Amino acid sequence: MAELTLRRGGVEDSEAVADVHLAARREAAMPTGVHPDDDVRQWLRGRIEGGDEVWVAETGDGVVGYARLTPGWLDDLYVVPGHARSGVGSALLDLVKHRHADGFCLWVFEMNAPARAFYRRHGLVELEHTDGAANEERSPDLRMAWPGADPLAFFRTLVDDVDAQLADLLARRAALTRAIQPYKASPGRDPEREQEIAAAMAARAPALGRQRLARILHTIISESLDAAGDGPGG
Ligand SMILES: O=C(O)C(=O)C[C@]1(C(=O)O)C=C[C@@H](O)C=C1
Repeated sequence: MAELTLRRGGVEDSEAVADVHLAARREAAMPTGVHPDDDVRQWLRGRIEGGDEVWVAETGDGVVGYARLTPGWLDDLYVVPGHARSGVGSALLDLVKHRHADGFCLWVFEMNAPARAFYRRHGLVELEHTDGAANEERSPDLRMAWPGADPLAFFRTLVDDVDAQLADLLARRAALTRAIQPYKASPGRDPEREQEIAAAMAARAPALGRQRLARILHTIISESLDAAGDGPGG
């Protein structure tokens, strides 16, 4: 490999960074971008101006790769096709691990098998998959994580984040279970309705499966009805 230099990138690099981004995305196993190239250039420039941390990889050919970081995240890691599989991506990723020593997450498209294999080879683990409804390309993706120097502490912070959301959802759901009861002709459980709900949940969370979700739902409803009767307890 020709000599490779990694250095901090600035706004003056934004055109070169955008060139790398657009060239790499055209060749990668990724869905077609949904924004015109000029919009991508302007957006990247804005991100760099706004303080995202950018590192560029340079050879005699100029900027051939870059990484863009935000707190806790690796947002972009792209290498131009002509320099793929030559160590540029690995060098950038090693630098990112150094900058995010406590661990970080990233999103990768499910279809991007080469990128997933690259990250797995470098010690990242695959977390949740999504159906892509939340990304602009509407393409299934997944979160990957590098758990850093203290993996237990890192994963516990992710667990705490999700549990905070889960607690809010459980409170919302329990309030609905309570609110609906006076409107029922015959009070009590409705197994058919619970099966319908479990099936709908399984369509969103296939990794858990309908039967397991039915058991989880059963417990949630039991505890919600209990809380509606007794107020907070447990
Ligand atoms: O839909 C109902 O009939 C409800 O009482 C609500 C609810 C729920 O919380 O979703 C609770 C108990 C029933 O077994 C089924 C569903």
